[in-house]
Amino acid sequence: MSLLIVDHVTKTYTSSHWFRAKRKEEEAALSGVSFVVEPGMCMGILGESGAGKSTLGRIVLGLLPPDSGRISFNGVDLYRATRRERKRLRRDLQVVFQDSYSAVNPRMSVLQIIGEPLRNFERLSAQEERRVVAGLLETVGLVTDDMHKHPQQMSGGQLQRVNIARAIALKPKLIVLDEPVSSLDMIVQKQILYHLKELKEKYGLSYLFISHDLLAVNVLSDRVAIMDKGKLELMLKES
Ligand SMILES: Nc1ncnc2c1ncn2[C@@H]1O[C@H](COP(=O)(O)OP(=O)(O)OP(=O)(O)O)[C@@H](O)[C@H]1O
Repeated sequence: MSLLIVDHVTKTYTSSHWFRAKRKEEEAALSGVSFVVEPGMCMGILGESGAGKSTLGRIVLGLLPPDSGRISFNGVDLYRATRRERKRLRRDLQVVFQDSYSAVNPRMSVLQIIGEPLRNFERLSAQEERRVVAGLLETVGLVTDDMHKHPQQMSGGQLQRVNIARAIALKPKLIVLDEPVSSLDMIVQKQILYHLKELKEKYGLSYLFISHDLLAVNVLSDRVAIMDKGKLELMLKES
């Protein structure tokens, strides 16, 4: 069974601004987008600014209802899920955004940031939580002592690793990576991409990797699709 099925999804933003409202037709951010992601696979979505990539990411995360079409995740219709199914979806579906700093609460320590999903979903003692967080830090290439730091004491690359540790804490099935390395310098980009690749192989993770960078997409993705003006076209990937 496919893990994620995106089936003829459309989305048009309706603007409240008077002169935009006067325009005869609003441009569709997504028009009839369909694709599937199999378990353990990385699907790369490549496109220029404004192509509709982030809109697609938000819809797949359950944050923005589409106008039409269907998104099925692990057999559950994302926008018709029951309360119980939604709780499960919040575990299985995680995200890493481009801006590592705005994705975290600056007043929280790294231990609190990575421990947050564990506290929400698992009943661990304080000691167990520290042990799990220490393991996650090691998994993403940081050290145990980093758990006492705050975001402003870390580089963008280190903090993005913290965001990745938080995203994998609950062993999700799919992570939406929305331009996860775009704000980092080339060397750090490369390190994080290879790390994500390792994690994918180690834990059988699936990714939806949204980016405007062909090289980055190529490192991680098993399948690549190009998004242009809200339309998606599958591209054959050379190995
Ligand atoms: N909240 C919104 N209200 C109105 N229009 C929006 C909104 N968000 C996005 N759009 C429009 O929808 C289209 C797709 O935007 P989207 O952010 O999905 O593209 P993108 O490919 O992610 O671009 P970028 O790489 O610059 O983030 C664009 O024309 C954009 O202006």
